[in-house]
Amino acid sequence: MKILTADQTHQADQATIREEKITSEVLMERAATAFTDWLTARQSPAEAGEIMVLCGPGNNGGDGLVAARRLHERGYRVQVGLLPASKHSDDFTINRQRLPAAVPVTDLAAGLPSIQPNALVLDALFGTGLSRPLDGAAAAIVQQLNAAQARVIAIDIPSGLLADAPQPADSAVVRARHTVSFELPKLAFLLPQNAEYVGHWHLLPIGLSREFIEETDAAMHFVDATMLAGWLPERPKFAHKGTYGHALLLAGSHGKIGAAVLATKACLHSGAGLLTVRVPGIGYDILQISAPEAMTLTDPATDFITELPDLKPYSAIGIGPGLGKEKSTKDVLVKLLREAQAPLVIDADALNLLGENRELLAQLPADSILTPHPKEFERLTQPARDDYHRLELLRTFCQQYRCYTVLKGAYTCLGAPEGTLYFNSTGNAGMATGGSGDVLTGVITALRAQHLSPLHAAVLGVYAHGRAGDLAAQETGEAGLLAGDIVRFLGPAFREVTTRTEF
Ligand SMILES: NC(=O)C1=CN([C@@H]2O[C@H](COP(=O)(O)OP(=O)(O)OC[C@H]3O[C@@H](n4cnc5c(N)ncnc54)[C@H](OP(=O)(O)O)[C@@H]3O)[C@@H](O)[C@H]2O)[C@H](O)CC1
Ligand SMILES: [K+]
Repeated sequence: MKILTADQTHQADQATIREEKITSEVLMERAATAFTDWLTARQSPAEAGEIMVLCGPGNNGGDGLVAARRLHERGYRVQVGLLPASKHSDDFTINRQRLPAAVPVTDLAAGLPSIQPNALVLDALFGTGLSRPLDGAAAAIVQQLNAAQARVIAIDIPSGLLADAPQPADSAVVRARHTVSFELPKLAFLLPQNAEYVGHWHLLPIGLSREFIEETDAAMHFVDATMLAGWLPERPKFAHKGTYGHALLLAGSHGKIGAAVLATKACLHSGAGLLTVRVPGIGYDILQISAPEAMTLTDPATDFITELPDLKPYSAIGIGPGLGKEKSTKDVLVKLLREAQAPLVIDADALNLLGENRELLAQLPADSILTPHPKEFERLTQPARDDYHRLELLRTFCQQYRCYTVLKGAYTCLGAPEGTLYFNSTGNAGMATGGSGDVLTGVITALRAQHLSPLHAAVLGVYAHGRAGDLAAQETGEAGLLAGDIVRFLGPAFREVTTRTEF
C-alpha cells in the first residue's frame, strides 16, 4: 500500500469525486458511514453510553457531524460539541444543517463540557487539513480532553497530529485509544513517537480512485501480503538443491555461538539450497549437533573468526550475528568487503565494526543489505532528533552508500538506494527479544542466496520474519516468545506468501 502525504490524500479525494461524478459531500457520507459501521460493530448503544462528538470547522468536523447523525439514527445517544471558528467548510455546513434537532449541540467556546471517565468521545476536531500546531481554544479543549480519561476514538487522525511531519514537542495533540482512518495509512501512524496519540489504528476502504493511487508516486510504502504476490513462486517439480543457491554465514564467537545457531536455522528454514557456516573452533560441535543440515567450516582460531574462507562457492554471504569485534575479525570484514562477488547481508557486530571504522562504508559493495536496530544505525550515522529525522538519515544513508538498510523496530523500515522507504506490517512486541535479529539475518541471506533481488529479499524477509513471529506468538504469547520460536514458524509464514499458479 502506498503511504500518501496529506496533500496527495486531498488530491485522491478530488480525483475520486471527478471520476465517480459525485459531490465531495457524498464522499464524506461514505467515509463517515464506514466509520459508523466500524463503531457500531464494536459497541452496542448500551456499551457506548452517551457519545460526545467533538467537531472542528473543516471536513473532519463534517465527518463527525455525519457520524453523529448516523449514530442517532441507529439508536445511540449522541451529543455534539462544536469548536468556535470564523469559517467552516461547505460540507461541514451542509451536515450541520442535516443534524437532527434531537441531537444536543454544545458550543465549545466555554471549554469542554464535563466528561465522565470512560465516556466515549469521537475526536473530529481536525484531520489532514491541520496547517499549524493547535493553540488557543482548540489547544485548551484538547488538553481538557486528554485529562478526562475518556475512551477517545479519533476520526482519520488524532487532532493536532500532522499526517507526515513532526510538530513542536509541546504541541496539544489528542491521545486516542483508537484511530480510524480511510483507505491508506499515514506516516504518522508508523512512528514510535506518535504511538501515545494514535493508539490502535484501523483503515476503512472508502473507494478512493484506484487509478489515481496507482499513478501517484509515493516515497513510502506499507508492505502487506498483496504487495508480495509473485515474489516467491512455488518450487518447480524438477528443482534440486543447486537451484536454491549456496549461502555462507560468518557468525559466532566465544559465548555467542547461539547467535550463529539461530541465524543458521533461520537460513535453512528460509529455503537456501545449501548452507555453510564459518564459526570459530569452539562452535564446531555446537553447530554440527544443533543444525546437522548445515556444513560447518571452522576457523583456525578457537574463540573468534580470524580468516576469510574461499568465497567462490557462495551465492550470498551473511556476516555479523555474535561475531565479536576482535581486530582479526575486523580484518576478515575488510577483506570480505574487498573480495565479495556474491551479495552481502551485514548485521550486528559487523555493523558495529563499520560504525567504528566508517571509512569502510565507502567499500560496501552496491546492493548490500544492512540490518541495524536504531542504536546500531546511530553508530553508522548520527543520533536522530526524532523519528522523522531518523527516516531522513536512513534515506540519505541508503542513497550515499547505494545499499538497502533494514531499520528494525515495530514497523521495521527498509530504505532503498533510490530513497524509497518500505514499512513492514507484520511482527509483535514479543519479538523484541535476544536472537530475533540473528534470525532475520539468516532469513534475508537465504533469500539472497536463492537469487531474489535485494529489494525483494529484504522486504519479503522482513515480512516473513514478522509473520513467523505473529504465528509463534499465537502459541507462546508475546512474553514467552523466543527467537527459536520465530524459526519454527518460518515455514508456515513462507507458505502463506508463496504464489501458486493453478492454471
Ligand atoms: N481523504 C479521505 O479519505 C476523506 C477525508 N475526509 C475528511 O476530511 C478531512 C480533511 O478535511 P479538511 O477540511 O481539509 O481539513 P480539517 O478538517 O483538518 O480542518 C481544516 C480547517 O481547520 C483549520 N485549521 C488548520 N489548522 C488549524 C489550527 N492549528 N488551528 C485552528 N484551525 C486550523 C483550517 O484553516 P486554515 O486557516 O488552515 O485554512 C481549516 O479551516 C480528513 O481528515 C477527513 O476526516 C472527507 O470526509 C472525505 C474523505
Ligand atoms: K480527528
